[in-house]
Amino acid sequence: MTEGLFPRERATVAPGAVHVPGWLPTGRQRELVDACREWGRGPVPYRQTVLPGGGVMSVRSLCLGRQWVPYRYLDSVGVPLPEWLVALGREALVEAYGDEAYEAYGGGGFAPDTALVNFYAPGARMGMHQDREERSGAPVVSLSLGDRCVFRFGNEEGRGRPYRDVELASGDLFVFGGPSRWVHHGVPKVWPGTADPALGLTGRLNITLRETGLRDSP
Ligand SMILES: O=C(O)CCC(=O)C(=O)O
Ligand SMILES: [Fe+2]
Repeated sequence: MTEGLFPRERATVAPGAVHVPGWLPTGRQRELVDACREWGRGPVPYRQTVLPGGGVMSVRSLCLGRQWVPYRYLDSVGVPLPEWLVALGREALVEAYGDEAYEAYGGGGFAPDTALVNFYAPGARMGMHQDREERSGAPVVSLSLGDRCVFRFGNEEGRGRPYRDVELASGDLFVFGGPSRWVHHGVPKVWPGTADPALGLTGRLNITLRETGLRDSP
């Protein structure tokens, strides 16, 4: 009801964790949605990940660049990570951290070699977890498209409180690095039908760019 009435403001959610609402202009969002669709037509489709305990994740995911499986990276590339997406990731870090903190948080030579693309159909969510298969301490860059969601940003110690809930909407940038790099986070709720119909996306997409720090090139 209140959407659009109050400007959503840029916020440092925790040291090294920055939320920039509406960072991607509409045209750029559309291009990204188109790209996500195109990647899904490629050799590796979006799939629900089966966890070692037998659980099945409700999101459908795809990897660009080095491939992630729970809970490690393989020495293989499914679909290459496009250079334009790497460049967008670098722009995102400059936007989030500015000049000062940029290098301090490992942004100086940000060289992501993988991107996880997650698709949330209605009802999908993601439990609290750490992005911890990377050996690099470089920040994680997250871009959201489509439906709004609750992004829960917690603490390093465990999956529970304290945490902060942040609403992520289409075009939002969220970066977590430095002291926030190993914080547990998750998506407990996506609000169905909240995407701008002009975007042509039913559901929510999230792209995270990461530097694995694994040296042997796949
Ligand atoms: O969908 C999101 O906003 C978060 C995704 C995430 O945490 C992940 O892919 O590891
Ligand atoms: Fe994550």
